[in-house]
Amino acid sequence: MSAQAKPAETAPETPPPFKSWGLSVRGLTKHFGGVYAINGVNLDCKEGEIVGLIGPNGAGKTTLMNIVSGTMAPTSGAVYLDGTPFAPSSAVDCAERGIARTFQNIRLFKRLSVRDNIRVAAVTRARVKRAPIDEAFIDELIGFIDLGALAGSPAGALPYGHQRRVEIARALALRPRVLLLDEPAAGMNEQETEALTGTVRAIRDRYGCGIVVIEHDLTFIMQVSQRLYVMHLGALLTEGAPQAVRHDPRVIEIYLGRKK
Ligand SMILES: Nc1ncnc2c1ncn2[C@@H]1O[C@H](COP(=O)(O)OP(=O)(O)OP(=O)(O)O)[C@@H](O)[C@H]1O
Repeated sequence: MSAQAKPAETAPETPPPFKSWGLSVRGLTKHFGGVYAINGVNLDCKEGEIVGLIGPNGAGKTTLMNIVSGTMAPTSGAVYLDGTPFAPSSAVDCAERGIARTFQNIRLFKRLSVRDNIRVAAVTRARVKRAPIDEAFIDELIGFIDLGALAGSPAGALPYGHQRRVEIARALALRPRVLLLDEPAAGMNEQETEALTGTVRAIRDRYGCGIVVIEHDLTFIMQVSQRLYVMHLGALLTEGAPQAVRHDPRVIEIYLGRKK
């Protein structure tokens, strides 16, 4: 575990959240006792945008995602949807507002079938929207992740890469406006990771959501992201087009551990 940045003496400048459709966080800070897991972070993800979030271990990426997805409250700062602040208080609250996520360590119901795993989220969506369960959309998602032949199989019996796809489909069953993917390529082989790039783009194109991806696999994140944020010791180090970020000497030094 690395030492964390101390809070800034003067609060970092926090530009207002954009007013168009999408997610913004402004001045987001979380400390655990003396440890600043994140400190004054700003981030935007607009409709149809794929945004990458990278940084060394302990940079604060998952803490940020935990706050946005309602599993952790911030110490200070705010989360906005369409420019309006909201305090994500639970996963169901987030689902209602259109935020869904996957987890670093896959959290499927291993004994339930692929279809039932996705259906669980479809049921949540139906409850919060007081609408019927969209069985046709469940079928569409099973087709989208190309697991039609395995729809009745227990999720826990599937290869790892397949399980990741089921988890993504389960998140999509909430019909999110913003999808948060926490290390979706972790544990995948090269072929699966390559396919995942196509899947993430296809999600954006087909379902129109904004997507925030945390990932340590640099090749994957450079390929898939339209914009990239880099965190280090709880703070935002830089943000920009992947190619520009890749050649930023500060990023090379802190993230890749060497100077150019
Ligand atoms: N519940 C907690 N209690 C105390 N410290 C925590 C807690 N959660 C996170 N931290 C600390 O906050 C910092 C940021 O952790 P976080 O998991 O957000 O980083 P990360 O960038 O996601 O790392 P990784 O890439 O290893 O997943 C770390 O120093 C971590 O030890």
